Amino acid sequence: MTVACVRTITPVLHIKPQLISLVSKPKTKTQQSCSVFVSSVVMSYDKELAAAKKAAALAARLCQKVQKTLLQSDVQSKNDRSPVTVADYGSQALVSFALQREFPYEPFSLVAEEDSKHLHKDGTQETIDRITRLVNETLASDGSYNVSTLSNEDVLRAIDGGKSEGGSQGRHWVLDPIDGTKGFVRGDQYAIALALLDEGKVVLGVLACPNLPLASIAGDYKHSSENEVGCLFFAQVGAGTYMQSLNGSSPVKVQVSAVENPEEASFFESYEAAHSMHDLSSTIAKKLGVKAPPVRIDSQVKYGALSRGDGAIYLRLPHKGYREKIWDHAAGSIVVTEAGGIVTDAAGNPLDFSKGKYLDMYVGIIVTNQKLMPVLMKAVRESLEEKASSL
Ligand SMILES: Nc1ncnc2c1ncn2[C@@H]1O[C@H](COP(=O)(O)O)[C@@H](OP(=O)(O)O)[C@H]1O
Ligand SMILES: [Mg+2]
Ligand SMILES: [Mg+2]
Ligand SMILES: [Mg+2]
Repeated sequence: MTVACVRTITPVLHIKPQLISLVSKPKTKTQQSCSVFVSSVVMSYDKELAAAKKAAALAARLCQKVQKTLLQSDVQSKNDRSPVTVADYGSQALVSFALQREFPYEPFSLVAEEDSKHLHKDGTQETIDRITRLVNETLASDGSYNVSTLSNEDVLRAIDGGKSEGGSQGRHWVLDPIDGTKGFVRGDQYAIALALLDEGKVVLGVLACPNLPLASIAGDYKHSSENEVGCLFFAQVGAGTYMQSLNGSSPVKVQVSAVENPEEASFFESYEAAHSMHDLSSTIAKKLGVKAPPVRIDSQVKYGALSRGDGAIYLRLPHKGYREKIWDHAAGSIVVTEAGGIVTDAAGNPLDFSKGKYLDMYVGIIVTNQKLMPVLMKAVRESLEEKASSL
């Protein structure tokens, strides 16, 4: 919105005082009816952010419980052979249920990774029962939604509340109920990632990272895992990025690393070599003179850790043919950009979340601070060209 009349704005529209500009001579009829004009307005998503934090923290509680006692029967394989667990389903049901409860009078649209298709197959009754039990136990332990026990049907309906296709119009929640399911199953890092799109743009993001230490993981990731764990990152457009403990400590503002010399930068990449070409990122790191070995972590925890400066670069270079989904990057990208970082594809374009479930983009996702981006982008381009010419 470029010019708007303040009197027409609904109460949820919060206009930052510094953005209000008075125009001395209104030119159009609409403008004449307004006493004050603004050159730019910023929506406040405070209510939505509070609801998203609450929903993600609730889902994290369910996931933590399951991860402690994960049974072989809790893990299933989807059509693309990727794993899904009772916690992925339970987390999605909880977030979907909580958001619908928080905003009962608003249209609800959720683009989420899971659906109940596999749960309608033969032999899944026990799994459904277990998911429903987990959801009910978590809601009861929280107490704030004042619900009587949900049935299996309620839970399946909540999971399928996430079937929206998203797009460039209106508002859509975007959820990865467990990002890094492979890490979750291994007992490692994972995140509950929830974002809100408004007119195709990510306007808020929350990352619950139950296994991420509150202290920096720079340098010695393995040993730092003995520190207190459980972080909640959150960001709202124009309002910065904050981190608090999942146990509810006061939030602290975070900033990406200020490192300018690539030799001093450390970089994150996927733990899974099938998700990102480790050999290519190693070529890029060599070109830059990066000395530290790569820090390999599952999920959008990488975005969270980067937003607080634990590392300065995140390289995601999927193998040919892979299509990135919006729920794998929506929350993480705003957490990093609001902390002062940049997130682009390997051609330097910003990520476009307005095209539905998939990110329509040039291969690769590159994340770093403003200072390092030009040299990093150069190294990425050169390495991609060398790889292409060697084939
Ligand atoms: N072949 C592939 N290439 C790139 N990403 C992949 C992939 N297969 C799965 N993924 C995605 O990688 C995500 C995990 O990210 P990371 O590699 O950073 O740990 C997975 O999220 P889920 O675990 O939610 O399915 C999944 O969406
Ligand atoms: Mg998955
Ligand atoms: Mg994911
Ligand atoms: Mg997932």
